[in-house]
Amino acid sequence: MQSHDTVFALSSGRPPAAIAVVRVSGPQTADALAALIGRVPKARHATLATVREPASREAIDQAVVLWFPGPGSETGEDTAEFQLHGGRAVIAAVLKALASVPGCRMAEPGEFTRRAFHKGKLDLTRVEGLADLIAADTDAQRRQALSHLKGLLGDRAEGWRRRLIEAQALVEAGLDFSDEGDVPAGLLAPALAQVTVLRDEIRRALEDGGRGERLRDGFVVAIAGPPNAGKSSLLNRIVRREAAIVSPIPGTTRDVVEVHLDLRGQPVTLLDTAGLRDTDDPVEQEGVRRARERAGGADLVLWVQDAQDRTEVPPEDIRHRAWTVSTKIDLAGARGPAESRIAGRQFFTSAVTGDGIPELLAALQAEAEAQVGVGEPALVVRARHRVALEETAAALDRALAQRTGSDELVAEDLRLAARSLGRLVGRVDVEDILDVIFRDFCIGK
Ligand SMILES: Nc1nc2c(ncn2[C@@H]2O[C@H](COP(=O)(O)OP(=O)(O)OP(=O)(O)O)[C@@H](O)[C@H]2O)c(=O)[nH]1
Ligand SMILES: [K+]
Ligand SMILES: [Mg+2]
Repeated sequence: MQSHDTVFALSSGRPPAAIAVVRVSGPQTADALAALIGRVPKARHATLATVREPASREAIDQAVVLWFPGPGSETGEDTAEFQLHGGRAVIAAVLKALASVPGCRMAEPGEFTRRAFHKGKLDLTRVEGLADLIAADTDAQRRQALSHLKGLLGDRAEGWRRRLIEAQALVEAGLDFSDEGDVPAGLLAPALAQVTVLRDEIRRALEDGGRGERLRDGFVVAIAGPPNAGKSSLLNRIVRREAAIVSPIPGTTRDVVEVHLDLRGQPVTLLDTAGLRDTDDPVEQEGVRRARERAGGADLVLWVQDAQDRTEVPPEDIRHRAWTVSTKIDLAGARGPAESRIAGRQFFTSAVTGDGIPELLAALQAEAEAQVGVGEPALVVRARHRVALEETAAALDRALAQRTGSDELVAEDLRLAARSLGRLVGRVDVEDILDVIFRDFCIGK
């Protein structure tokens, strides 16, 4: 990927649509404007123009065109935006016209953002925030993503890194002045005091119960239980469509059926699974294996049982995360007493009448809020963040434990800690991380 190229792409959604946005970024952007509309319009003003095929001068479309000269643009390079009529033929003709301009080519997925990163417009955590903002399904996810795009973690990590480098400078200055490799206590003590405060702040940020990652991924609820208990019927009733096959035959569900819910802003992934039982059917066995695996990894399990036959208890490994849902209460008549062998909450539902479903959904929303958290957005929202901050804190722990040992080792651990923070914001070791992050970007972003 050569950044002296000029790149272009359709940045808006699938055509046909009322409007399509084609973006251009790179040093030949002004040439491209001249070739397609015969001039470079006034910077940052919407200009109505006829877009023409450069060779034949045939009109392709009437468009609103914007010119953003670098470095004050989104990518930091010269950029332009064509707001076209969103037909497939219009878009194809404009992309073809741009490709005919020397030095211009189609952008790779995420290339605009990648250029913004290389020009220092966004640190890595902001790039991730942008990706999450585009992927956000619910309000709570959108808020978290936007706070990261605005630098919630990036700015904090930069601040930590700056303070760490100051402490490191104090220790290294002391090393330079001492003959025997020992820093005078007058320099070391304030440096280590700073490091202690820093280490505690980072540890506090890590002690968030994983709520940022959980919000990003969605709160996962698995429906599990004996065959024919009414698991798939419950799922269908909740999502108000026939997402899973229901039948009177036990062992109907084999594959895990996954649906996404937005419970007042809380993203919840609901999984329907195969009924748990011993079976000789190899396909059903695989279904049961998958059911156990997904229930084992879920944040919460709805243990579903027929209200008339409440004998099965959840397997040991999920019992502490299970709520019981007794189904088919339209058949069962009077509700039985709460099952005392199973800890946790109890619900009584009917997939036929819908009784008990609103109560169950309200409780799920409250639980998702409790486990994901509403208030303050989390600093740590990806495994990558957690790893980098844990490495930083561990290096600081080592530096502090060196107190009585060699000051050169203290300096080295501080350097390693600063490096982990540098990796978090994308200042060091960046290329391998970039490929992973941009793999998930769409073309035109
Ligand atoms: N009357 C009544 N019947 C129900 C209710 N829920 C499920 N059923 C019936 O119970 C049978 C089994 O329902 P399913 O939803 O397939 O049960 P399941 O737990 O998904 O079954 P497997 O996937 O085979 O483990 C079907 O005949 C459903 O129509 C309910 O609330 N009331
Ligand atoms: K069934
Ligand atoms: Mg089923």
